[in-house]
Amino acid sequence: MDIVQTQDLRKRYGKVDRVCDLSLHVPEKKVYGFLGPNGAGKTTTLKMILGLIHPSDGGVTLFGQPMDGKNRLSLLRDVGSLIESPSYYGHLTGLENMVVAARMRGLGMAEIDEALGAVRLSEAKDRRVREYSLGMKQRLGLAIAILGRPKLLILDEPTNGLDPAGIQEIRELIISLPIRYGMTVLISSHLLSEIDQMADVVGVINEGQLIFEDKLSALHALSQQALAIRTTDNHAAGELLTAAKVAWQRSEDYLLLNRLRDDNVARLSQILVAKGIGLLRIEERQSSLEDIFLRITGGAVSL
Ligand SMILES: Nc1ncnc2c1ncn2[C@@H]1O[C@H](COP(=O)(O)OP(=O)(O)OP(=O)(O)O)[C@@H](O)[C@H]1O
Repeated sequence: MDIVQTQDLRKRYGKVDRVCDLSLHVPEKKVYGFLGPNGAGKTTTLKMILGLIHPSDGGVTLFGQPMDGKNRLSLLRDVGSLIESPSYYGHLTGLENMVVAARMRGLGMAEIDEALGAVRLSEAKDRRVREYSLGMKQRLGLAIAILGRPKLLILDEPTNGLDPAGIQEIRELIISLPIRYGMTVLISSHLLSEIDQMADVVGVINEGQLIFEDKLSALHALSQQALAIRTTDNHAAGELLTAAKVAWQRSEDYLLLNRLRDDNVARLSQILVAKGIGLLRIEERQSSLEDIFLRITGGAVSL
């Protein structure tokens, strides 16, 4: 079952659709990476899923139930979230902050201890939060979000501003959540490398539109695209390809073609040899994930 589904979700600010016909499918007990450049509409989408802002059109289904004004609060009881920077009381300790959050949800010390342990803040729990490092504050935000093991966790760029060690810690925690607690995690990021290391499923948003949604492996599979050939006469080979209506481009000593079926590769080599052009190398080129991302977003992305 999909834990989150959106149906043609739309958000219009002024005259512009910032989120447009967006239909997401977040499968159960997976990490869903919601990837897109700054300003693509990630936060706006997550806020609509959390009922924090109203969609201009379309709807949100959580745990198989269409969310409406009546069931919103009961559905959101099973959702933990961290959107933008975590809110906390600096003059209180980590533990006291957790107690405040736990009380609001009717939870007790057992849940608090579990969440603090999961983010490795047990030892620092009696220190005032204003003395915490940024990474510790972020982990406290996460501890509050996972209090009581919600079925769904929604995180908006949770590693923003953290140092590499802090990023690694958060990443390991997120990956462990579906296995450890059976949680489903929906996490946004503008960093391809980050999503690549965490997600099972990826949704790519660009200018408010979902332009890709599939398993991470499917995104990788897109990468076996190019065939590189090197011949004794690349110039003549290029002309032959153009005449045969095969698209190609030059890359140093190679001609790059889209991936061809085996029988077409065989035919291509015959044509070249028949014209006296020797085939020196034929290689399958794996374009990097960055290349793919640039291609599907039309280049408008920070990596
Ligand atoms: N309340 C608002 N009023 C008007 N425009 C808004 C509002 N909130 C967001 N926007 C615009 O909607 C677009 C999408 O913003 P959003 O914050 O969802 O993007 P994002 O993908 O989360 O990017 P970032 O990573 O930079 O936060 C942006 O152009 C933003 O300026």
